[in-house]
Amino acid sequence: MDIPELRAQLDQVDKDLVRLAAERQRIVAEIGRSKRGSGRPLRDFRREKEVLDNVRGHAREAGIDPELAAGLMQLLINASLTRQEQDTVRALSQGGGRRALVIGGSGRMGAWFARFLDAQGFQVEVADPVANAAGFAQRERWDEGGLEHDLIVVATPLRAAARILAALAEKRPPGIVFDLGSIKTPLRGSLAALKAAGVRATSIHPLFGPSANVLAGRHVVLIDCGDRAALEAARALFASTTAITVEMDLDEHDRVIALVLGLSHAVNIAFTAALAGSGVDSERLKAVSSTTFGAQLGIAEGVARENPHLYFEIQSLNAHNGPALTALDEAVHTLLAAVRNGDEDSFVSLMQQGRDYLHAPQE
Ligand SMILES: O=C(O)C(=O)C[C@]1(C(=O)O)C=C[C@@H](O)C=C1
Repeated sequence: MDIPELRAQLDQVDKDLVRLAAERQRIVAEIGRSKRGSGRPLRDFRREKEVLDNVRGHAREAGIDPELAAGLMQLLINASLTRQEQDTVRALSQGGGRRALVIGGSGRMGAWFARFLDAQGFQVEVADPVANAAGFAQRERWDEGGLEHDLIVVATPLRAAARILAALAEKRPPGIVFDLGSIKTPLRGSLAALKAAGVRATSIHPLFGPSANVLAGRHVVLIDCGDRAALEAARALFASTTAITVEMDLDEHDRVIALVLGLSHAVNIAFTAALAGSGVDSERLKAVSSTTFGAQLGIAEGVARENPHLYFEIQSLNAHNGPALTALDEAVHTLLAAVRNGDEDSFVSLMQQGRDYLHAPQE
């Protein structure tokens, strides 16, 4: 058979694969409906493992790499979770026509939140000088117009959020108010002012970017600012999703975030800066990419694409970032000294320390 004929056969196989994926999605949507009816959680880790084990078995029988089959199936399961979650958010319609104002709703995270609330049946209004792409009702300035919304979400950069929350404390809106800030210390005074003014305020931090379409396995931190009911109302917004909510206080949040965001961003920014300073073209390096380099480069590219002003806020406005960056600096110096001095023991003990910390046995 010649290549055009073989390609025609492949085209047919691809068509069948897509048709089967669509059939799978249809069944998955039905399972989602049934789970909603019986109040069962959407995600079933045990079943996912069973599905992956099954396809690995089928792959072995068919003589193909089990990990190829498992990888394909993992993509399909992710698609299932997205579909079931989106259907459920719509079906439960928690918003029920209640009104929400998203301040900064044309920004990337603000726009994500506005769409998320809209999907839940909220009547969304955006306050932003920049036009919103989704066609929500809009005002340019948040403080020009009524604030009688059931929910006010402050989704602006941190310094503006601190100002807006403080101004909201003076205006005392009747609804629930929360911010989405990545760092909470700069908001401490404003959040306290809201509490003192009797505003139903809380603070949340969704630990995912605006491109997230499924919340499975994603975390949302909830911070109690003295009003449990406000915190529970914020938590309820995620009840129809598979996101995992975690409660912590404001200080613990910033301590942990200095490592989770601050340190991981810093490592990637430094990694890319070192590559850029090497004088070797990135395309040349990609051509000889190793497993570790490829994975690291993928993360570094994601970081490089992010908003540098937001990333600067995350580095500079969190008091806990100083110790985290100092620890990074010290680790690099220890590594450098070990390599320069030919000190294998100290190099090995640095790696051993990491292995113990991560409970990762040596391969
Ligand atoms: O079997 C289910 O309960 C499903 O919802 C289907 C499915 C899948 O795609 O196979 C999707 C999500 C669950 O976490 C487990 C499995």
